[in-house]
Amino acid sequence: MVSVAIMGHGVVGSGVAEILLTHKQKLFASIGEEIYIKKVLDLREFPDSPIADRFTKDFEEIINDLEIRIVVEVMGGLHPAYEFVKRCLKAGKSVVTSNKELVAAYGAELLEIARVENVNFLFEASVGGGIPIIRPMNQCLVANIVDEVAGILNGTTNFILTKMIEDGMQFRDALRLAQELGFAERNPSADIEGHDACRKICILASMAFGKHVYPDMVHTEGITGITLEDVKYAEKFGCVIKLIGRVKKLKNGMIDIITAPMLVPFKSQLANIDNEFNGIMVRGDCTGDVVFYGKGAGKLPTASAVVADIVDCCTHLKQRRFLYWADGKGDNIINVNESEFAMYVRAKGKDVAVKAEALFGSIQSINTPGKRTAFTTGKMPYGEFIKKINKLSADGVEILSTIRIGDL
Ligand SMILES: NC(=O)C1=CN([C@@H]2O[C@H](COP(=O)(O)OP(=O)(O)OC[C@H]3O[C@@H](n4cnc5c(N)ncnc54)[C@H](OP(=O)(O)O)[C@@H]3O)[C@@H](O)[C@H]2O)C=CC1
Ligand SMILES: N[C@@H](CC=O)C(=O)O
Repeated sequence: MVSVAIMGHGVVGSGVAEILLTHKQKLFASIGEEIYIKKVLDLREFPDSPIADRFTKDFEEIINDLEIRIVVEVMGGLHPAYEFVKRCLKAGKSVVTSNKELVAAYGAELLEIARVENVNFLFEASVGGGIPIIRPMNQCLVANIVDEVAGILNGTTNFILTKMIEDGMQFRDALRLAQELGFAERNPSADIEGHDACRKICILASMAFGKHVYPDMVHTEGITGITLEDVKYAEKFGCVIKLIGRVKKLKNGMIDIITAPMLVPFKSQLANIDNEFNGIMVRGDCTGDVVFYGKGAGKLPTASAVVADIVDCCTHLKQRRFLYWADGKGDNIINVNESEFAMYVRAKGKDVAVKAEALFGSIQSINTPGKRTAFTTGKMPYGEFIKKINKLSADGVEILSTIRIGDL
């Protein structure tokens, strides 16, 4: 029997307990031992739970219990999650977490502690919810040098954009529904401002390129500025708008990393990924493109990934799984102004297309009612685009929105 503790009994934590209880026989058959939930830490009472007698509000009961070999952190947030996880690893307990904020902020440090203590620190559920991505990248694709990782990494924003596009739903109503369904973060601004997707691309970039990428090193934009008008024009340009996290290796060895809404061409594999589903493309030098698709948020999909990590820990109690990256200073990341993109612009004024063509060269434009014009430019460094768009604005054109076009 392997005793585990679960810290947090919210959306994900209750799903983990449910799977461990309802799939007990199946899991026993796969590892030859029972996974026993010895303690559940939460601030609230759960009198109706079948394991109500195992709840505690005191972390010391978990850390001091020598029978507990694996601790699952599904509380979320940085504190006290960081302190609890660090203490668990230092006490020789393996830790499984779904907390991407924690991994993106302290991953290098916690992986180093796990290495020193010869225990496991696993976080499959931290990216892509129920989609296997950490283990496949770390194991199945290990023979590859990764050239690029790009994807729809946030279920809540993808759900909101889908509801806006397909049902004409207002942004706020779609967000409320995502919250009710358990997809959103406790503070949903992490979803809609792009921070959650940024944390996830940071984790994938750290793993792919071997040096920790911290979220504050990455240019991040969310979806709050996206309007139904942009959605309609994007469609006319043969694209759909998605929040994308992307990291690319450049020829000089530097990486180009960003989180931002992008126009995604209909022909891209990421264009038809809707609702809370995520899609992640990993481009390896041997495999070419490999695409992972599935539910990126929600109770049971996320808990499924957590339980897979628990099983991995159970079968490697005396052996560390090789998952590691070094700390990073951001000196391998290019400035956002050097990053090259074709751009979509929606603007208002007289002779917008003529003025834009004079600045940007060949453009594709669509005239819309009320002296509004939408146009797309060719690829250029973002800094150059900003200079030109400022000139267009100085020439009496009101810039209503600008969105990158992803070559995805
Ligand atoms: N929901 C999802 O689809 C996904 C979530 N994640 C991540 O998983 C983690 C958990 O998410 P989720 O389950 O949705 O969050 P919830 O807010 O639903 O659950 C968190 C639970 O932890 C409890 N908790 C928080 N702080 C403490 C503490 N100091 N001591 C004891 N209990 C505490 C909360 O109690 P109380 O409510 O009383 O504060 C709550 O019951 C987050 O990091 C999230 O980003 C990852 C992938 C998908
Ligand atoms: N809030 C997150 C939950 C999963 O990571 C999301 O919407 O993707």
